Amino acid sequence: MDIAALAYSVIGSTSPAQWVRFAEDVAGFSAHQMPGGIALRMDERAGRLFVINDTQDRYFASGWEIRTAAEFAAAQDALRSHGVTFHNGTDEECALRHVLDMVWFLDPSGNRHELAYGYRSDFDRFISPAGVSRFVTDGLGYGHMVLPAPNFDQTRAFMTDVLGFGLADFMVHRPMGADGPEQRIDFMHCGNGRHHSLALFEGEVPSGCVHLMVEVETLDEVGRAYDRMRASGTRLMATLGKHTNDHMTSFYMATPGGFALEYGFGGRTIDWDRHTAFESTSVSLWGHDFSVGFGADEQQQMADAA
Ligand SMILES: Cc1ccc(O)c(O)c1CC[C@@H]1C(=O)CC[C@]2(C)C(=O)CC[C@@H]12
Ligand SMILES: [Fe+2]
Repeated sequence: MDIAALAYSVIGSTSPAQWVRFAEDVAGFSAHQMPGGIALRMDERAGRLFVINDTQDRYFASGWEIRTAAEFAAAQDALRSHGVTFHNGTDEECALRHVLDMVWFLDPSGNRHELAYGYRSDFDRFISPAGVSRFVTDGLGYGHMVLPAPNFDQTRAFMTDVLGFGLADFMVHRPMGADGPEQRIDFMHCGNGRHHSLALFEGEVPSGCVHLMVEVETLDEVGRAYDRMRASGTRLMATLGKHTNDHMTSFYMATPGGFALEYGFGGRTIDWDRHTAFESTSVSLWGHDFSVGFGADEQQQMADAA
């Protein structure tokens, strides 16, 4: 299956106004009321995050970009041949996402994935209400997300064998120390140079997502977002640091969705024909103290769930 990029995510919210405030005042996304929900823009596309009314605050779906009608048809054939039950997006769902067509299904851990073909945009220039110069989206998708995968082995097989993702590298995380339980994390790429568009985390996550990541152009833009986080009273979830695997320099903050937003710059892009998968035994070259946000309670919960 030819998945080009992470096109969008859909977020369920009990209070969409909180997302508008977070988007405009902190993250720097522009917010647009649409029939059926709110579109948050990061670039010329009509939306990269779509917030819908829901009975709980949670991550709802990941929208994967299919480039052509022929590849969209082939993708559905692949789902059928693997015996995956899938559904057609309704006209309302397609309208909110500004896509021409969409099908959706669940992975073996219950995460909802959408395959979207074609996008509709008026190419209005993106103007960040917080003055962000640019989000790095061109040709790479909008960023990445980390999804819960309690059924880890089945879910990683589904992502690679059915959806065609490749493994960039992986970690065996031990939240309680060297003798504690293990949680595997797989970092997976699709058809672009972004190091990972999706990571699978071996454990349950009540909100349906560990974090989303968006990328800006410069360290200054990361620092300015950090200042806006502080000014708005938004909670820091992990300190500034630089990851070993994707070289992203980033910090993590809480969102109204019950998951974190990683805000970074400087991620490397990879030529997959020249990449060798590896196991990483450290999270970061420096920084990224997750204990400030993913504190002892959360770590214990995650360990219990694993
Ligand atoms: C390790 C890593 C590499 C690249 C990334 O973009 C990235 O987000 C991570 C961290 C993944 C992961 C997390 O998001 C939640 C808290 C976790 C489980 C940790 O406590 C260590 C790894 C962290
Ligand atoms: Fe990340």
